Amino acid sequence: MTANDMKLVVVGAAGRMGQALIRVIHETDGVTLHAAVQREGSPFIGKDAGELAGVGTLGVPVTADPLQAFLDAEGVLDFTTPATSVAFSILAAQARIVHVIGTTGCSIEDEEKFKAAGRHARLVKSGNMSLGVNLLGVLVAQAAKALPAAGWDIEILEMHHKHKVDAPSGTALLLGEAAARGRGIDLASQSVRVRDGHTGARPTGTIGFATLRGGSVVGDHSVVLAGEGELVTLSHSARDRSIFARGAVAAALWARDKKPGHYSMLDVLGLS
Ligand SMILES: NC(=O)C1=CN([C@@H]2O[C@H](COP(=O)(O)OP(=O)(O)OC[C@H]3O[C@@H](n4cnc5c(N)ncnc54)[C@H](OP(=O)(O)O)[C@@H]3O)[C@@H](O)[C@H]2O)C=CC1
Ligand SMILES: O=C(O)C1=N[C@H](C(=O)O)C[C@H](O)C1
Repeated sequence: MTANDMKLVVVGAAGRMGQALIRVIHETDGVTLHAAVQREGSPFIGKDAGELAGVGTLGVPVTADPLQAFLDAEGVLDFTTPATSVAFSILAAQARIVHVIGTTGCSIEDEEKFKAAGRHARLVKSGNMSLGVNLLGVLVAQAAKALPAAGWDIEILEMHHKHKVDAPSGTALLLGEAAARGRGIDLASQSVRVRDGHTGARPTGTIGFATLRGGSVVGDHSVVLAGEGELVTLSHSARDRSIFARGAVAAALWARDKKPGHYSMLDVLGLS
């Protein structure tokens, strides 16, 4: 640890992503774990964050006091729940620090609140923080632009572990947005998110979603462009949560000297 290390707070520290973030911060030069936050009443309060994440004692006890945790911090890494991320975005804006949000399943109203927080905080938000998925999004936009809607149907498939609570995944929606951008259409009005019963034939130009849940799958996504007699499939398979954690830490370091604003991983990775 050096004096210039970026001081990061992990909120939701005991979660699947919280633990991955603590491990990645521990092994990354230029960042240090400043505080680790769990909700009031969590059985992990007072436990050492390093012990929790399996990297040995770090001398950072998990706290339920975000105000104290944000004091002197430079960035917050937040993979929690939509309501929690909205609440922390207000605190991060007040503290004028970096807020990296990986939380998915956020509503349009939540997104408006994040936009407002970005007037004071340096907020980076993405449904997927990995380099691979963000590159995939660029390729999907190109493919959707190159293959005309009249002959090529776009379907997005995703599979995640059985504990995931939101659908379609943030990544599936990110890929849908990329496809819609390539086609020059509005995703919200052109997407088919559920099919059941007598659905009728597929409306031309729509973007379909299909969701699978089971076991311990970290996150698999495929974008299928289905033509007459041929299929193009672009896919990504996440094997380890460290890919998201490394992306989140890179986002915090990137945002450290930026102006307040609402940024995406495409900005961080230079793919925008
Ligand atoms: N953008 C990306 O690259 C990725 C995004 N995600 C997203 O991140 C989110 C979290 O995923 P995951 O780690 O698997 O989920 P978990 O349920 O394992 O972790 C969430 C953690 O947040 C904690 N938490 C909830 N509310 C609060 C609060 N008010 N204050 C402090 N801590 C709180 C939970 O505590 P408790 O258990 O006590 O409720 C839990 O420890 C999901 O939305 C997921 O989709 C996941 C991976 C990658
Ligand atoms: O909940 C998860 O686990 C994941 N969530 C993100 C999403 O909704 O796409 C990213 C990743 O696929 C894992």
